[in-house]
Formats: sequence, structure tokens, C-alpha cells
Amino acid sequence: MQRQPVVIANWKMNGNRQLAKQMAEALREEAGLLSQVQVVVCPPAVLLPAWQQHVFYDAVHLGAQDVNEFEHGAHTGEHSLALLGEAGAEYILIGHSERRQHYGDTDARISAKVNAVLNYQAQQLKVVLCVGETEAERETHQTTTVVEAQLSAALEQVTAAQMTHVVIAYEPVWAIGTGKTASPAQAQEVHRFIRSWLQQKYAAADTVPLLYGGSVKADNAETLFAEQDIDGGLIGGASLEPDAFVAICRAAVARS
Ligand SMILES: O=C(CO)COP(=O)(O)O
Repeated sequence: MQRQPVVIANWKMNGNRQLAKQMAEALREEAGLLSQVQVVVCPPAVLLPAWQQHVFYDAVHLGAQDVNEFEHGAHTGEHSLALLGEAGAEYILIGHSERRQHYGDTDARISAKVNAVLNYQAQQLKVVLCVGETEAERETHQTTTVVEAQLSAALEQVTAAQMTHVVIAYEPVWAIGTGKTASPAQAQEVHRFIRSWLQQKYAAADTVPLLYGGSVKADNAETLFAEQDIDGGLIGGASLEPDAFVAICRAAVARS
């Protein structure tokens, strides 16, 4: 089965209204490209309204970088699904390694967030679940054990029907922001493992998009995306440069 490629920009705590405008203008030139690749931009939440002004023909989709697992209430500094959805987010990143490492996203919390998104009735939102091993875990041959544990915990209560609203991003922690990209073969090996895990648990190997993230740049995207089980990318640094990001989206289309 042919899965549509997906490329997601994760701006992390970067960017501003000016960059939103520049990036939207660069993407607007690419109407043909946008019909062949699902492009999602996840700016800091306060920039979602600025992006909403620039999104056109529903060709660029918006996402948020995190969400609070509760509906509303006394959670200072947090954002609810209702707020993010109202601001235009259709996708929610969950379990990014920076949040796992520094902001208290335990497996239990990640699972609660995944369930909150998938059970949200007011709007159909999608989860982008991030998984990946640290350098020490890779060196001690624990990559697949760690990835499997993260998948099992996060998706514990997710049904096969709900998996149609899930995207999985494999982001080896050692490759994030380091310039040390996983080789296409290393990434493919883990993607294949994730796909077989999805098949076993959900019989959903062919439908769930699997994205690679970790130092994807304009000059390495094509070889990564050429791998059989890599359906696109989750892009950090290079998603802040309009030309580089457009080139990465082109590379994702070239695969199909
Ligand atoms: O963490 C990432 C995307 O979520 C990857 O970041 P970089 O592309 O900057 O390595």
C-alpha cells in the first residue's frame, strides 16, 4: 500500500511571526508539492494564530508541540486540547525526547496525553508519538527494547480503530540537534521493527505513517526517505529555514 508522505516541522522554542509569514510564503509557491505531501507545521502554541492567518487551501496543516492531559482547570502555563484545536492545531506531538528528558513526561503521562487526544470528542485530532533511544542505550544494544517499551506504554489503551489517527516518529536522541544523523540503514532497521510491532499488535503495518527525525537536512533527506519504511520526517533545525524545509518536502515526494 502507498502511504502519502508526511513532513512535520517542529519549531521547538524558536521562530516568530515574521518567520511564520516567510515560511508560509515559501510554501505558497509550492501548491503542486503540497498536494503530494502532508505538510504539518508545529510552531510554539502562541504562534498558531499567526499561522492560521497564512494557511491557505487547507494545504498546510498545523500542529502543537505538546498538550496537557486534562481538559481544563488549574494547570498554570499549560494548554488544553480545546485551546489548541481552536487555534488550528490538527496534530499534537507527544513524547518528544526533550519533554521526556527535561519536562516530566513519563510513560504514564505520555499515555494519558495520547488517550486524551484520541478520545477528544469535539474535534478529530491526530497524535504524533515520538520514540527513540539514547546513545548509551544504542551502544548497549537496547534500541529495540527501549522503542518497544515506549510504544507499548504510550499505546497501551489505544485501539486498532484509533490507530488511523496516529503517526509515529522515530527520533534517536543522539541524532537530535547534533548533526549526527542516523544512517539510512540504521533508521530503516528501527522503522522496520516498529512496523512489525504495529502489525503484531494492530494489523496496522501498512497504514500508520512512520517518520524519521534527527538532523534531517536538505542534503540527507532524500537518502533517508528512500528507505522502504520511512514515510517522511520530523524536522527540527532545518524547519526554521524556508528553503531547506521546502527541499526536504520535495525529497519526501521524490520517494513516492
Ligand atoms: O527533534 C527533532 C524534531 O522533533 C529533530 O531536531 P533536529 O532536526 O534539529 O535534529
